Amino acid sequence: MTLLQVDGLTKSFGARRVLRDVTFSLAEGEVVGLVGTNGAGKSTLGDILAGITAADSGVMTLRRRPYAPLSTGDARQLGVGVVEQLVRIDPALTVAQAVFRGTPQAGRPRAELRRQAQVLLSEVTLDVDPDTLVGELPHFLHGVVEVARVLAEDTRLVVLDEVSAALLPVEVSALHAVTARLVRQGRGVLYISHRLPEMLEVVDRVLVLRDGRIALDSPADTLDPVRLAAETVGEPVLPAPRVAPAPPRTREVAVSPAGSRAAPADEVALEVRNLRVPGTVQGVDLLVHRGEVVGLTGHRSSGVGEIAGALSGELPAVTDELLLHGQPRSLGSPVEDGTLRLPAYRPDEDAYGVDPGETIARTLTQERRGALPDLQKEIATLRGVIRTVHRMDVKTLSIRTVFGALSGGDQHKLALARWMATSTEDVVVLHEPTRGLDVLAREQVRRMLDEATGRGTSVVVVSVDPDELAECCDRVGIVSSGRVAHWIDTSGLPVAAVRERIAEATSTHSAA
Ligand SMILES: Nc1ncnc2c1ncn2[C@@H]1O[C@H](COP(=O)(O)OP(=O)(O)OP(=O)(O)O)[C@@H](O)[C@H]1O
Repeated sequence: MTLLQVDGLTKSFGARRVLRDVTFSLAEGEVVGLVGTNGAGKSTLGDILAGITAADSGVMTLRRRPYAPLSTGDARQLGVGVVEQLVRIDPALTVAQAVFRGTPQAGRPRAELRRQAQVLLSEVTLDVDPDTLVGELPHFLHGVVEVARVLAEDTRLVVLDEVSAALLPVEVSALHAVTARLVRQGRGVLYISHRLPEMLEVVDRVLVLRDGRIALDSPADTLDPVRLAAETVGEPVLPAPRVAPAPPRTREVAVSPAGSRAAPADEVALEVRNLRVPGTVQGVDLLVHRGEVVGLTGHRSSGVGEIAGALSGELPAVTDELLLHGQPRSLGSPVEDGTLRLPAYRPDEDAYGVDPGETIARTLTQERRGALPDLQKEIATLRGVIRTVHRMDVKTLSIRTVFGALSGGDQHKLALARWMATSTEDVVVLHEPTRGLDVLAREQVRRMLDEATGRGTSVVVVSVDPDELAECCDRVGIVSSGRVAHWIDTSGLPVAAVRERIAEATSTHSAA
């Protein structure tokens, strides 16, 4: 039976028409995937369903009754629960309070909430004490808390907006198990994601949102990730030209682009011997060549985050030897001459270091504010901003749009471009540089990486996403029990093969 019917939905923000004539249906017990480029309007559609924003025109029905929610509370009462892309939970709430907020149980005694929350948290495989303050959880876990919340709610339709973007494959599997449970309860699920291979594993049907309309509505089993990526952008997805292409070698869309990047130099940029972080990391050796992109991945407790934290000087650590361009360096604090602190980029909106109320133009030029002595320089700077916005294909009508009004992916693209442009070090750490980006944006980021590595920059990529590691890295280290347990050379391998090797190595080493 039809659960949700959407007819002729339109929505504009000022002169920017985002949704033009969106029409689709979703049945009870059905999981429907929603894909589209960054800024295509997926979250806007999710927000309309959630009662966060109203459509300009169009009609929605939920279980054949008119559906036009005025707020998230209203939407929940009428039967729609949403996990938003940029989750913001009051950090002062405990996890149990966060799970039950907005539900009739919210006022129940703390011990009872704790018990009930424990059950839901174990269903979403979130191993935290329900009395933990939300503010103490790493940001990527807030989405998982929200998934527990929608399980607690008595809703008929659940919208999951980019919930999997920051999750490890094993956590994505848990999310898919929760999705299956929602379906068994007869609920419908709208599943928004850019991680196409994983999405195709869980959805029954896929909607492609393009140019404000549903451009494709197709059963999932007739699609594969490459075709779906092409449908998303409305054109064949071709690899970008490389900065320094390798000797003739045909490359298909799904072949690891790192395989055709010019081989890293023999020169070693960073050498780490026997890195130890008390209690988590023991005996890590790391060799990063000039112009090389080295990936690191592993389970949350593997020590991968701590290795990155130690290299960025965020955690106390020791090594037997640490050489940057052959020069001895040390780790730890206090920061003295010779202390290594690799700059690190994280795609969490709180960590962009960007004021969301500032315009795009200001955001991209902020460092140089006050240093524009003449009009010609100002014009050149603004031209540079416009070039970046075009090059990164940011969906906006003006560089005076405020940064916070951009789609989540567009914010991330610009924040990364700004970070790379202003980074002065030639060995850097990037956490999930393509998180939440569409297929073309991922290519743009890879091109940015190519340009940086072409100039001799070396990059350590820390990621949960096997596709991202396959697409960006020359080598991928699987971290387990505080060590790099296995290295995978990605060169020339198709993305799918690298993904499989990462999955295989991760499960072998986590079982060991
Ligand atoms: N409050 C707002 N004010 C102005 N423009 C907005 C606002 N919210 C969204 N937009 C614009 O609407 C467009 C669609 O944004 P939306 O967040 O829905 O895209 P999306 O498909 O979810 O993208 P992503 O994959 O990057 O998350 C973007 O161009 C964005 O700038």
